[in-house]
Amino acid sequence: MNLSLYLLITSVVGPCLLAFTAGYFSTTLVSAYHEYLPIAVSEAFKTYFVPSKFSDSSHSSLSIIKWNTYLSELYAGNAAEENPSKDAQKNLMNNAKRLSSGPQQVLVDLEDLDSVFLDSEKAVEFGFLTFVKNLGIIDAFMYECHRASSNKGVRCMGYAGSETISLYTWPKLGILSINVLCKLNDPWNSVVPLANEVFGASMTSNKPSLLWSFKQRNSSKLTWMAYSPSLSSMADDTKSVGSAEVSSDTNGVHFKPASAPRSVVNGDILQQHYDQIYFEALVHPIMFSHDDPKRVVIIGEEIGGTLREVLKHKTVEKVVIIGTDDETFQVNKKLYPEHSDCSNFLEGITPYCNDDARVELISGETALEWLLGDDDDDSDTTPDDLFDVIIFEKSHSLWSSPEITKEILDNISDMLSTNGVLVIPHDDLGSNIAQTIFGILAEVGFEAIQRYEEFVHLDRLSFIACFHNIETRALWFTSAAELHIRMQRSLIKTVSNDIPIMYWFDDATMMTYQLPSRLVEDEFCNQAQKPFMCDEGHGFDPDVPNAPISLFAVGVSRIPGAGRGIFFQTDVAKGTFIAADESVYDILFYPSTTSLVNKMIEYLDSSEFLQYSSLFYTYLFGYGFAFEYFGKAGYLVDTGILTFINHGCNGTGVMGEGKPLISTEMTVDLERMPAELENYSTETHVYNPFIDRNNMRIITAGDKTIYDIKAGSELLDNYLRYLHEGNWKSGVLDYRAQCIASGKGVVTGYEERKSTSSASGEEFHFHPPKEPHL
Ligand SMILES: C[S@@+](CC[C@H](N)C(=O)[O-])C[C@H]1O[C@@H](n2cnc3c(N)ncnc32)[C@H](O)[C@@H]1O
Repeated sequence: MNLSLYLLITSVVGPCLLAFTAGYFSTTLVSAYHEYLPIAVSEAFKTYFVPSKFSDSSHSSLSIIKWNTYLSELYAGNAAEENPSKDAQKNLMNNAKRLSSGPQQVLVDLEDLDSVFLDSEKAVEFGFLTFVKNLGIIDAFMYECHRASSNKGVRCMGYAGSETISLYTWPKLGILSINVLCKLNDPWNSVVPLANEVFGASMTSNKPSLLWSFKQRNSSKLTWMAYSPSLSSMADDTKSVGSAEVSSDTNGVHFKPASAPRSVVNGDILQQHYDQIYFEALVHPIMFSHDDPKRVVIIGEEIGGTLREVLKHKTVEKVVIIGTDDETFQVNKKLYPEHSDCSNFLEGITPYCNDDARVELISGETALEWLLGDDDDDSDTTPDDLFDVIIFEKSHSLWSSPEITKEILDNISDMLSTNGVLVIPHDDLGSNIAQTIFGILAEVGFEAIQRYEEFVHLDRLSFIACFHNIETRALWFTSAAELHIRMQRSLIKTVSNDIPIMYWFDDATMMTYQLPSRLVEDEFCNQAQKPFMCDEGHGFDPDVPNAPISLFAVGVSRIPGAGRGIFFQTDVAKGTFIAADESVYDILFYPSTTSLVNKMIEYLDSSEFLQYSSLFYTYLFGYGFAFEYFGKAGYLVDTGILTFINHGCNGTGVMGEGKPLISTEMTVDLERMPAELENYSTETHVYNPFIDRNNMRIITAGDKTIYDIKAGSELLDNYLRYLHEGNWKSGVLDYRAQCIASGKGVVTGYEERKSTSSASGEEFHFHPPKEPHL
């Protein structure tokens, strides 16, 4: 189709932002209008709509836009007042030509479309496929269409090789948006007219708007931008309308097209991220990762949703919003009232979230200074100035170069309190950039990073939670019940009982965020230089032999005073799994449970301790082995006879994960954990989704014999493996004492106490160990 577009340069913002619009055309009202629809749409109407819908009087004013005619009329000069200068046209065409080589992105918006059409999944899907087919993409096109989250229209997305086409509808607003990433030679003249041909005819008003943008991919600057004439007064000053520009040094200029709730960001188009789910997933996991979040920063708040979610937490005393001015908030109030209105459901908060007295806005130059920090010494910063939670609403504002990112993150790290936490959306970072950012985060002092995701249909919302202090990570891993209680305590009430405080987030949802997805793990492990532990692979290697639990027996340990021990009943070759079949059945004590046991003991005097809790204490600390995975120490206890494995003094342990350890309790430095043992702790790995996801298996199972073993030998371990930074010195001293028989282990001590008390008449059942069956 040979369609000439009349192009009007409406504004120039920044180096090369050009916006185009076509004006309007007087329409023809047609009662049986579907007869005039382009094939795709009319077929869809015929197939999927109940005829009565169209005879309904409420639709009688629907009109058909003869778009092509309109455009030719415009071209012929019928809209003289909107005719751009010849120079401008020439300039425009030159630009278009220059940009038409290489990968292209075209964004087409059509406004004033029929809302019934836009709301029909089937009809939109039909139109989408027609569009794709006419674009010349016929082979191997994979796509999916579905209702957008919160029932706000239809979304289609498809791929064919490197071509990606997505389509969104906003029925209430009458908008359809198509986003094409392609290698077409001349997308200008194929995508735009085709979009118009397929969908343009369902326009309803006499003020149609074909909005479109056109840009070259892989260039750091947004070249063209969608523009809505109906909101041109706002769009005149794009920066203040949608801008969350936080640094003039970055390319992170953020424009918000006025036509629909989505953003055109640095290198990408973000659509429908403004749904409730996005804000809940961004805000609540990180807010609950701090035990008392009082002071919060939001960087680049755009439409109000992040602020609203933060204000749901009772503990909040101050919210500083960086990079957003009041004008933007006022515009957002009109555009996205549902995100800015706190009165509807939040008890005790001002009707308009932004008017809350706890909110402070920092914009313009001051925002930039805030982000980049003061180079002067920060001796005037007191602990009261620090923040508990910092939230980047969109990460594009963070990234421009490693140097600037480092400067920003370094400053942010300085602004955080000791247990401070930070969240960054991962979505709008490329994966290479994200890897660099993980490195920078570790460098500037974050001790742990968790990636988590939320999935909405085809959307993968992905976030990076960062912990200043590794111990805070224990809050990330609370049990659902613990979180439930905290939620009840720290969230404000809704005005009406019928309205839930949150629609998506709850304690069970948090459980799904605790571990990153397989996709994240693969992305991490597929790096050119394999990160630590990635080559471990998944699960038990079926080619490695296993010595099943039936090959082992319990008997009296050969170590004097050690009680029971475990013995091999047959010869077992080096490199054999030790009872892989049994080792997986561990009991897990979360750090919070462990600290409760410790606290309980503080309240008991020694006789009470003996009477009430020493059995449990012995079970947990005598048989359990600590591991620091959760930031704080949790404990695992083997449930079968493997729990009777003793510590082999002087390096006589015969089991492990690979090579024998060099460290023994007698030779190690009491002040410093040796590097070969640090590898067993996740503390040294700020970001390692492989360990995150496989940790339980790595820790509970996978031990092998490290020597060839003769039948009748005792199965001894090296307990140094289970110590962590927190208990290193005391643990080593304890093992040393046991090994020279000057001290007793927890279990031996307990059993001796019990046998004494038994002799004095107290009830006690002690079963002496059997001889092993050899
Ligand atoms: C996990 S349990 C091992 C099973 C234990 N021997 C039993 O009879 O139940 C750990 C306890 O065993 C004892 N133990 C382990 N290795 C020891 C060693 N090398 N010397 C002395 N006691 C040891 C200590 O009492 C320690 O608290």
